[in-house]
Amino acid sequence: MSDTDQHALTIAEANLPVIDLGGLTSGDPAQKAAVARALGDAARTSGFFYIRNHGIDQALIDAAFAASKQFHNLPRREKMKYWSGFTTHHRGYVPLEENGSSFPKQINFNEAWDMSFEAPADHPDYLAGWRMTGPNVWPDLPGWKTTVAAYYDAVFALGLRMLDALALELGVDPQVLLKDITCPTSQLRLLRYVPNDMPANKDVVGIASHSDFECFTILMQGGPGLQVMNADDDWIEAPPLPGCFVVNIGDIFETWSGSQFKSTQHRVNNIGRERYSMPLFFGLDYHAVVEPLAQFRTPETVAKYPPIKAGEHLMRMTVNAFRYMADARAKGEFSTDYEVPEENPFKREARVLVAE
Ligand SMILES: O=C(O)CCC(=O)C(=O)O
Ligand SMILES: [Fe+2]
Repeated sequence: MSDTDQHALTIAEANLPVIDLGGLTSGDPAQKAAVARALGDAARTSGFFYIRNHGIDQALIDAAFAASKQFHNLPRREKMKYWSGFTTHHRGYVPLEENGSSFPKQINFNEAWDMSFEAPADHPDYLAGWRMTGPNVWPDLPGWKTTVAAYYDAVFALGLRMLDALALELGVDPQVLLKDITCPTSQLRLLRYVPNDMPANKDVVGIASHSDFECFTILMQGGPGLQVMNADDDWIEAPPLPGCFVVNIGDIFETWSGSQFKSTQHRVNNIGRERYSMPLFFGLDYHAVVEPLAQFRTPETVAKYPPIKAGEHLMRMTVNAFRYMADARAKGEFSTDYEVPEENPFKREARVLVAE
């Protein structure tokens, strides 16, 4: 990497937790509690972790990657038939040039296929528009929908198991968290990082430094490039480990836990090569109100985390992340009765730049 601002500790220098989830499905409460404790420790310290023995077949993961490649290998004119800008709930193909309102001054070198929890066409939030809720669109490729929907369902179910374990760790009734997951804005992105000859620096990246806006993210990576910030606010490389997902805590869990869990900053360097990855952002219903859970309410946490609607937080962070959305809003095609800040209030800066 040429630019010092993109440097990070290597995985050998940093101690990244790899958590075996086998105990969650063992039926043994003691084993489940041990996994929950390990997840909680990781969420409090490194803020991100790998999971293994998660119950998702490697064959399904491979098939989902193959489906992503199959779509992204289509000619651009085919892909543009499914342009996300044709929808008001952000579904389908997101080309490179949609990335950020500063494009091309700042480039996130990725394109994506975006889908989410399947909501019916008569869902009030779909009819209202610009709420990330509604029916998925699918490319006209035989078997594609079956594969990608199966992957979505499997990772979503894994998310439910992890939510249950994290509730146990926090001493919270899981129902308190689950009641807001009926038709969530839990998006799956099939990302392709686009090959290019540009230098790697903070304006020319795979994806710029950010935290995720939901409860947590379950990410499958097809190649190196990801860096995450640990609890000491140092950058660490997080390369793919065979058979493992990477999980990072998002803004909602940081809020719920009253700052005990850290919503982890992360970024993908521009390595110039093609790279595939598949994050599933495990979120809540659009209208769910997010604030510190009752047992974690103190004057400090209440002041730090005023109540927000999960979907509004997602929208206010997304509106300027995609050009078609920013354009639609500028043209008055939808109005926001929530504030759209320049920066995510959950953003953290690195403590030090790691010297070359
Ligand atoms: O591609 C990756 O490894 C990470 C992607 C990511 O952070 C995101 O889409 O929010
Ligand atoms: Fe992310």
